[in-house]
Amino acid sequence: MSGKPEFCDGTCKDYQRVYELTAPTPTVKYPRTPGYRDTQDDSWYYRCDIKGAEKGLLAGKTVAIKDNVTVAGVPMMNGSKLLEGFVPDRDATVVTRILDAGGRILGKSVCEDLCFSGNSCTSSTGPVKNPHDPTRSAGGSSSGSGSLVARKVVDVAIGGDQGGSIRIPASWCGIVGLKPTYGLVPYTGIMPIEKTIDHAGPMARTVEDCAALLEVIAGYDDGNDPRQFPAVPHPPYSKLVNDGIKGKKIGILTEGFVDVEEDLARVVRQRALTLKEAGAEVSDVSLPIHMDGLAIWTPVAFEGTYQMMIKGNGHGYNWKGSYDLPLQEALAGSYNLRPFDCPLPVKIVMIFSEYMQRNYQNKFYGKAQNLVQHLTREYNRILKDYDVIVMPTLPAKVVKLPSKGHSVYETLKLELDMIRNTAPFNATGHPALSVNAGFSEGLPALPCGMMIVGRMFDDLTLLQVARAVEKTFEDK
Ligand SMILES: NC(=O)c1ccccc1
Repeated sequence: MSGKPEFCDGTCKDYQRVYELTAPTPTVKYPRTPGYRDTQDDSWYYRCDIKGAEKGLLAGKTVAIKDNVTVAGVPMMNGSKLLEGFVPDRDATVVTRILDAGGRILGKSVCEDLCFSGNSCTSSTGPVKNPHDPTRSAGGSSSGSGSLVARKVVDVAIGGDQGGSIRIPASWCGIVGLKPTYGLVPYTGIMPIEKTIDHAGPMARTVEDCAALLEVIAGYDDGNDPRQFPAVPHPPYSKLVNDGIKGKKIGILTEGFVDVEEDLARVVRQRALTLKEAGAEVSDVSLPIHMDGLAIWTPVAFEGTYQMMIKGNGHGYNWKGSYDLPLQEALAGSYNLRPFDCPLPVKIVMIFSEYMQRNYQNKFYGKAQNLVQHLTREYNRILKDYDVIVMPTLPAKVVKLPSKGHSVYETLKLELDMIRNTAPFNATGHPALSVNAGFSEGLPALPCGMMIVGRMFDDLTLLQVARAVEKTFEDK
């Protein structure tokens, strides 16, 4: 007998073998140069020029990629000092699909620090200004994507959404942004926050471009993304987006209008009513539990984020699929060496979640996930009678960018009050799209976003209704 713990011998050999084996990594298909850092435009982190295939649905279209999405060889910092200097070695699946469809990628768009903010003031590269009023927020966390699309610097962009991060900038920049059904678009190669609320999706100036980009990026990714299942339905959205909304039933969700700024509520409601002219039936519908949606989302988003994005170095355990090892390693290093570089909203998530876990273990997370099941069935129940429900995307028109040194309280309030209509659908996974419904009166005129929510995997109907909204402007 040596002093060696023999019961570990086999296990150590297994670990040694895993260390030696080569695991598959995604292949990078299109050549590129690293590009350059853009310090002129507040919405670009890095500029590049990657040309995809000659032909395809996105031929001739220019694309911005949110900087939480990997583009091999081009630096990515996800809005955070924590990741500065990181260069991914892979293309996210959505990036490969965009290039295969002929898209031309012009760079990485600025996003909020670790994507944990709905207001465009937390990125380490500085605030992103609203294209309609430079003293106001572009919305976040896909802030740069929203601004670049609205200013016509690019045709379309990729955004990410865990609580509203595609729909908030879409609403405040006056463009179209779709948070697709959970699992429709592969999240592979995008920095995770919380597996059950992570979404990626298209942002565009026109509904047709939004439909084309969705068509290109949607569909199963061969087991790489645990958010998906093999038979993800994805019809040819771009061919069907103009089929009209005759006979569709549209519900104006009463609870979605509670405590919404009066003029914003009016713009959204009136725009919804004009859809009658396109042949839709429009009526009011009530679902009281919508008022609890944000509360139900909160423990999932807080403790889930703490577990996966923070303690799990962006990945954690307990899922099959593709782990981005260089990203995992970069995060582990930064969290350990420079935890003070974490943005304020994420520090709050860490402190709060650690406290809850120590005192209540995973009780609140589990209960909230059970309530998500109930919430999902309740939305499904009214979506039997209505093809879509609509409401203002946000309770307030574009807010001012905060002045320096605003308090923790103000930060939290800004972040979380705002997302009471958007966040419930990150928890349930229903598709939710923001389209411009008009502008507020007075100067500056500010865009007012209407959110359209529909049945699981019926993203097509959302696009058709949004196209009908767009047409009510064209007809005038
Ligand atoms: N990533 C998000 O969607 C988000 C939005 C608002 C607040 C926190 C997170």
